[in-house]
Amino acid sequence: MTYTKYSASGNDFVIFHSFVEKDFTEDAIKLCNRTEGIGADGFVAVLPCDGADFKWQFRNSDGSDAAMCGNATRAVAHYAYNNNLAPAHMKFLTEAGLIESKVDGNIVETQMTEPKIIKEPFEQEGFTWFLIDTGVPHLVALTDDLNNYDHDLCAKMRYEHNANVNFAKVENTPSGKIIKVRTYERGVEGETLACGTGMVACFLRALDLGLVEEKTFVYPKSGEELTISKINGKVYFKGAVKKVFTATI
Ligand SMILES: N[C@@H](CCC[C@H](N)C(=O)O)C(=O)O
Repeated sequence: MTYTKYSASGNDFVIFHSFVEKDFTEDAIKLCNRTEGIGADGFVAVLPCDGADFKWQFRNSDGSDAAMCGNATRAVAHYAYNNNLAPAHMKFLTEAGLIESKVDGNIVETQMTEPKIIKEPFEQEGFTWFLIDTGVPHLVALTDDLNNYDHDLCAKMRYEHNANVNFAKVENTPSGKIIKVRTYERGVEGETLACGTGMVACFLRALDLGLVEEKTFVYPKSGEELTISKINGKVYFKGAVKKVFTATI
């Protein structure tokens, strides 16, 4: 089988396509293993689909299912276009619904799913939390110091609320307000270098509080730059992706 490893702002994925549909959970666990496999945060199987350019089966590195993954949508769009599986402006089916992505060289933009607030802001562990579904559930807390990221606190919040956990810091720069984000991801059970749906959740929280503009640069732990915009109520997530290698195993 031939697999391609991608990095989308530091969130890494093993991607392959198949014309045969099955449950790829075991493959995902083996291939995402960082010691004995290719190593990745997530796995995507690209599969044929009536009514869309393709559909995907997404798994986190521990094999758990997730309805959506913002960074993987950008990586898979680049993969599908470059393997002649889809045009540059494509539509594909995820468990969270139909996703539209546009590929322009190594820059890929995805129109995200409609966000849904799960719970009004609440206090816990000394932070004010905001719980929103941006394709998958995310907790967001604003902080002044991202160095205070606390793994055990994130793990506690993750299990209690069955959500990914984000800390976000809004900073002033000469070119405007930016957001820096750190995310603990479900299914990886630790911090990843980036999480697309998490960055979108942080952007929406900051926008809601009037702290940022409708088009904002967002920086995950990897330090890569992403642009998130809200235009006519729709949310767009844009940035570079990198094909790391292709391997036949
Ligand atoms: N890294 C992803 C989110 C992947 C799913 C998440 N770990 C979950 O299980 O909810 C992104 O870029 O959005």
